[in-house]
Amino acid sequence: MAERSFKAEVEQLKLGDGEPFHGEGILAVTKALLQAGVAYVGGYQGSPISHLMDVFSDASDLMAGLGVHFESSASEATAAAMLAASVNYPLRGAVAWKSVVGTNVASDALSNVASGGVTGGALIILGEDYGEGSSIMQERTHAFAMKSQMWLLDPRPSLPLIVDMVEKGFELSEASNTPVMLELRVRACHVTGSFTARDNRRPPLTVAEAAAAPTRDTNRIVLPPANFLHEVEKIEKRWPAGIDFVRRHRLNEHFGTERDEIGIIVQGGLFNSLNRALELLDLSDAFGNAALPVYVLNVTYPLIPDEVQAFCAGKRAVLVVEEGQPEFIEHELNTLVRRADLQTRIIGKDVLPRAGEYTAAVIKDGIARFLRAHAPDRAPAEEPAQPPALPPGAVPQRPAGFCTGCPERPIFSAMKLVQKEVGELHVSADIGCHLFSILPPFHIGNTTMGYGLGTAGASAFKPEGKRAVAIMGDGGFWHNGLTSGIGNAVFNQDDNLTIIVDNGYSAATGGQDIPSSRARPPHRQTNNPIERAVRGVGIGWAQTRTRTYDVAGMRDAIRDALTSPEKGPKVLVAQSECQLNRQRRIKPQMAKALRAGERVVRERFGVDPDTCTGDHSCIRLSGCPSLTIRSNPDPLRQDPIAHVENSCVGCGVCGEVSHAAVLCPSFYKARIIANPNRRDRLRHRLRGWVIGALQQRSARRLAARAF
Ligand SMILES: O=C(O)C(=O)Cc1c[nH]c2ccccc12
Repeated sequence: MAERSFKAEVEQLKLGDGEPFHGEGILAVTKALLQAGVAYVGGYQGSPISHLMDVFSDASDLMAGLGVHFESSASEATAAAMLAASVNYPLRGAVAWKSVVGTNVASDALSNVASGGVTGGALIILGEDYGEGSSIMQERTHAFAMKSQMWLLDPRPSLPLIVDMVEKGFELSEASNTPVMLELRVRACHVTGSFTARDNRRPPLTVAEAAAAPTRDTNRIVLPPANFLHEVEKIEKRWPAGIDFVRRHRLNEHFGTERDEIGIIVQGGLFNSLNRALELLDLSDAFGNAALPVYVLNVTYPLIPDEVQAFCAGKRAVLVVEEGQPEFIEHELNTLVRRADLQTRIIGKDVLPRAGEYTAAVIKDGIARFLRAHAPDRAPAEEPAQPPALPPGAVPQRPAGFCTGCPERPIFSAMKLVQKEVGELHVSADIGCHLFSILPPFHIGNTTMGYGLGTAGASAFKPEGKRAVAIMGDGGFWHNGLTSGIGNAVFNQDDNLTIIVDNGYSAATGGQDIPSSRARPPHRQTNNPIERAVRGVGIGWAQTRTRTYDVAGMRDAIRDALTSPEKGPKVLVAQSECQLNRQRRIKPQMAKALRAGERVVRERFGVDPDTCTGDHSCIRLSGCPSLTIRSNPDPLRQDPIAHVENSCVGCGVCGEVSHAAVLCPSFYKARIIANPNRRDRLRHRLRGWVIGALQQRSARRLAARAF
């Protein structure tokens, strides 16, 4: 079950010639693929491309009807390898993933497909996860485009242009026998707009038809001597063909005035932010009518020497707005103006930050600096630095952490308890929500080396008299961890413990199904138990615990694994459903039951204010966002007490932790019953009566002792 359903939106993908399409960037991309006669689609989810995968998935019946093959790939490497279908056959194919991490994973297949080249258009749609909202290392996909010679499109975030670039991307790929990457920043994925639809096109040749009549050309396979010839072909044929296509079809755009002594060159994807910055400087309007020439690189690799020369000629200085580092485009522009013997100064990172996201505010400052140095008469007046809206100290510090009711939290609470007994553990962390264990309140996890690589990251660690622990998510396990982690540990006779966090989904990427998911989606084979898979590659000590919320049980299982005399790698599968997905799943069911007048029971936890001493060890051992503090009702005590606020989903970990750690008796569980039946009402009345009587007695005793 994915984070968002696009079942309603995908209806628009059926629109025909001339009809207006309104919606988000990711839907526009999908519509463009269908209009372009794509024959196969694949990919692996990850922000900001997760929702594109969800759109594909929700549109899979429509795709099947058009003869388009779709699959959710096991990893980005799998998705990239699918492009093999475009090597020998005139089949258009598109795959999607999150860059730069996904591109790293895919790079083996990408190098191969880029070397041999393609016959059918091969489009790789990349979610560029760069900037303040990102959770990954800040690297640029541009480097991959350069090293493997694949073209890189970075379209201006406007729906008609994005749709056109998808179609042109296929044509460019076919004209130059080169895979084409289409980079979408998060804003482009979700920008809304309209465009005029065209009819969907059935692929002229389907993957099934192509596979029924196989052909092969050994010159397209990376094997000597063909691989050396690919290098020649890349330089002599594909490069000039690519440049020629981009130039003839005017994929790059010009905005603003025609002639000037200064100008701006910008990555297409940053155009909207640039234009907003210009607007704030009174140098443009909302429609991009800039007061100076702007050259928009919808194709950021390769650059087109003639176009660059024509734009720079007669200009004293040109500002290049290029996000990230190294500044590949700036380097290349300098080379191009030098080769053309132009005296134009290329100004980039000297006035813009070397790294970090280029928001409109950042670009605005950069333009102001550029103008002050190179066109002072047009520069804005110096503004005094604005103090921050709030002093930093006024903003409460709150590290990212597990969701309310997350089933992963008790695993780490249990690990903390085990550490009290066996000492500090070396913990190799993995990509996924469980990575939050590194932050307060858990402080568990020493390194993270990549998706599904938790166990591999621990393989060199053989602590004396102890065992190292690796964490692996179920998503990472199926992505590659089964072989790179578990298989490797068996083969190398490791003695470590891997805790596999099996929450039923690829939770961190938005709740997509994976091979061990418990859901039964119509087009996938799920319910493949992780324990069976690890036993299949030779694990002897494997256990599955089916309720992570049982903190004492988790603690005992982890302790057993760490102290068992048995040699060899150990695997503990810690199972409980991702709470976000669980809530998404059960909330509509509960709402439906409530509407039908049925009895619905909800569990909530609370803290008895009279018992709580205010030591907050519950908060320190769990960190649940629903646990907060409130002032102590006891006039003789100063410390604020713990309090469970309304987001509580009743997972019970706070209470479990308190008991397992022998902390605190102040937690209570409440059952909130909607549409109670007669027994519920009777019980309620009886309880009210007993409690009322006891309270009255206690009130009387207090009154008797009152001053
Ligand atoms: O969705 C995210 O934020 C991720 O980082 C997940 C992800 C998807 N593919 C990957 C490949 C390597 C590392 C992380 C991911």
